[in-house]
Amino acid sequence: MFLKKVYTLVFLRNETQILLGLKKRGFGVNKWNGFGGKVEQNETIIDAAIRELKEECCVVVNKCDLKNIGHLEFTFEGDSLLMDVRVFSASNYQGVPVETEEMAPKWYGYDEVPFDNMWPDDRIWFPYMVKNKLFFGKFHYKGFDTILNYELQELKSMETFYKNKK
Ligand SMILES: COc1nc(N)nc2c1ncn2[C@H]1C[C@H](O)[C@@H](COP(=O)(O)OP(=O)(O)OP(=O)(O)O)O1
Repeated sequence: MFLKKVYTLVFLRNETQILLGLKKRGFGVNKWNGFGGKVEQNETIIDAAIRELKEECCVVVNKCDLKNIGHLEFTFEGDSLLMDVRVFSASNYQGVPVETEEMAPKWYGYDEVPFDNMWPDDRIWFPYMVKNKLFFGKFHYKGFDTILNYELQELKSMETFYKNKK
């Protein structure tokens, strides 16, 4: 039996580049990732995605510009937590990404994404995001470096996925 917690993960992208942030503290410290965190009580998932992006790199995005592109689930051997991560992409936003106490942002070309300094699962599902495919992935880790097993599938629609999800 897992204890599920919902998280957001937002990627700002354009045709040639993706914005990553180097996590400066907490979970995933020293790894490059998108911007996001826990959804708080009485907060919608979209509102959490907008809040975390602003807190972590000072960029403001409108609800209508955030596209839900994937759903990821992470579990860790010997831990009852299930991280339910809603992945979003946006190409319209206001402001210039700046470094905060939590993240140091940097634009990367799609062929220079620093997978060696990212979560190991990213190497597996990033190609779906880059090709604009919707995806669902489940990854079970031993520690933070080893994926013991995973499933990954392309989705036709996020709405249908959530409608059918138990
Ligand atoms: C395990 O594999 C993961 N891969 C990827 N790509 N991203 C992950 C993985 N596990 C978690 N994440 C993402 C999900 C969230 O965006 C962050 C974690 O959020 P965090 O714990 O930093 O949440 P906050 O609410 O910001 O936490 P604090 O306020 O307590 O710092 O990583």
